[in-house]
Amino acid sequence: MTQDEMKKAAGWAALKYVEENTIVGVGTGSTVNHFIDALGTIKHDIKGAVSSSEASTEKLKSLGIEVYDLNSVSEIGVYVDGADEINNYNHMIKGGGAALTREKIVAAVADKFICIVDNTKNVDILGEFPLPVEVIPMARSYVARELVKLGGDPVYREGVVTDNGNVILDVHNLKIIEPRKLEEQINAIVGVVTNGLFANRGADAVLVGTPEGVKTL
Ligand SMILES: O=C(CO)[C@H](O)[C@H](O)COP(=O)(O)O
Repeated sequence: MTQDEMKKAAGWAALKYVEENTIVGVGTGSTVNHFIDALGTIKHDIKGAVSSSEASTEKLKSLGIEVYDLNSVSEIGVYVDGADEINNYNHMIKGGGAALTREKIVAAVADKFICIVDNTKNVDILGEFPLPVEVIPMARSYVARELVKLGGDPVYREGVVTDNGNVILDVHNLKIIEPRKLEEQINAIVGVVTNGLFANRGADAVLVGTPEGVKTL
């Protein structure tokens, strides 16, 4: 079974969490793209979606799914998104696709966060995947120096501008023993918009695509 087939299986399995006549929160990435395809098959049973990126918005609209502005929505039952790494406590590193800030906002509004991954994403300790940090452009060098003080090696993701007009620093060589604490410490650096640790708001359920089928954690 290929990695993409495992992503697809996880994406389609998330449909069972979607309730009729609700607005669904939709993440970003190749696993979520499979979920959006699945959502398209039940588009007449849902009200629509709130999206976490321009890329997901475009795909949702192309399938005829109505996309709402988050400011016009007070309730999202379920938010479905992928991850770059997930540990045994359902803490995640996200932002490989640079959509971390909008993802975190939509996740904060949602009642439930369903994480969909293939089995290469499960780890014991977060940090092998470089931690993305979205930064206001003028603060890039300052934030990078502060991230070095926290033990990381930040690398500017050249050529990438987020949907919010900011830049990304990918922080290498972190061994994240206390994800909740590090999430707060990085957020406290002036100039940081968001970091890709989703620990204080982790996933409520994880669907893992494996060669033996989809496992729910
Ligand atoms: O956080 C993300 C985007 O910002 C994605 O969820 C993460 O990068 C996983 O992507 P994929 O499903 O393509 O492996």
